[in-house]
Amino acid sequence: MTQMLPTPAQPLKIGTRGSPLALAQAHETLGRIAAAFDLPPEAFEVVVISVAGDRIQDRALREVGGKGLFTKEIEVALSDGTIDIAVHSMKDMPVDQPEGLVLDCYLPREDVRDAFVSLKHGSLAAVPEGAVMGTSSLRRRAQLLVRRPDLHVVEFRGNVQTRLRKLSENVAEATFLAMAGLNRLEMADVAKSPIQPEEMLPAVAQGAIGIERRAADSATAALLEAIHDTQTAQRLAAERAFLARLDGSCETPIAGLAELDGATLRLRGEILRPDGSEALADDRSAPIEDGAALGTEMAEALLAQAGAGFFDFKS
Ligand SMILES: NCc1[nH]cc(CCC(=O)O)c1CC(=O)O
Repeated sequence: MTQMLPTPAQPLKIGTRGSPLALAQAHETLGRIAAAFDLPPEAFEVVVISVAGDRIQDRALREVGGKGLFTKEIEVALSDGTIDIAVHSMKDMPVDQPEGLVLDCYLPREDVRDAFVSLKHGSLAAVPEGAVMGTSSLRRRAQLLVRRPDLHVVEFRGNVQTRLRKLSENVAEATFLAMAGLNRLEMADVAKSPIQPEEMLPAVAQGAIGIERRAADSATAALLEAIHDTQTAQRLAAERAFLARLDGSCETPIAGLAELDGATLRLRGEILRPDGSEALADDRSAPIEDGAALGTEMAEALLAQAGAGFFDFKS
């Protein structure tokens, strides 16, 4: 069987958001496919697609609603053939894809940890009582308030560059960013300290890039198979099953991390009340192939412990 490879005349169209991080991720994907098949850069076209989540900058996203805010327009372009693949931060992806699209290709995962980022303080412990912290992540907000109920949290929307600018403008004393984003942007000079998962469990799928395609596009499926990372897929299977059983939207503070050790998968999960008044955590292991079942089982155990109303906002 001869493989259908993209050419400069018929390039592979790679759809992405326009933020610097999204573009870096699209170019990483491009580079990996090009290297795997020895293709020139002209065999690819990066297509920037504007999404609602990037256009809305003045309100908290949970007020606008839903996780698809960063994906809908891109998935429409993929379905209608405007693009051939879509490159996504898996952290932002809903657990289900629209009819006709599949998301089963993952690049090797980056650093999964969050980073404490501040121009003034070296760590969370050094932040003075009553200080203002910036984050728009419900998970990070709740995890922070569990540890430091004295701190105030302000909304910190925008891409990585915008959030760093807000720090320099003194809008907040410190913020949290994913190590993966800072590494992929090669922002080595940002004042940060990585936070271990024991301190702050990362978001489900943090640091993972997924590539979506049309289910019927077998030529593209063959391209993606060459750059797929199986271990990342095994870890995400457990984490995303955990998320799926819990909720699957970004309106609930949920953390989850799977790690592999030989043939064993260890899953840690955490759910929190949005005001940071309570956190429930679990830690279980199973054979790798049972990762998804482990995720579901852990979610059910935590939900049973939490009881009704656990995720409700009080204020
Ligand atoms: N929700 C925004 C988002 N989606 C993915 C990343 C970082 C990269 C990653 O986790 O893969 C970020 C920014 C951040 O959390 O700092």
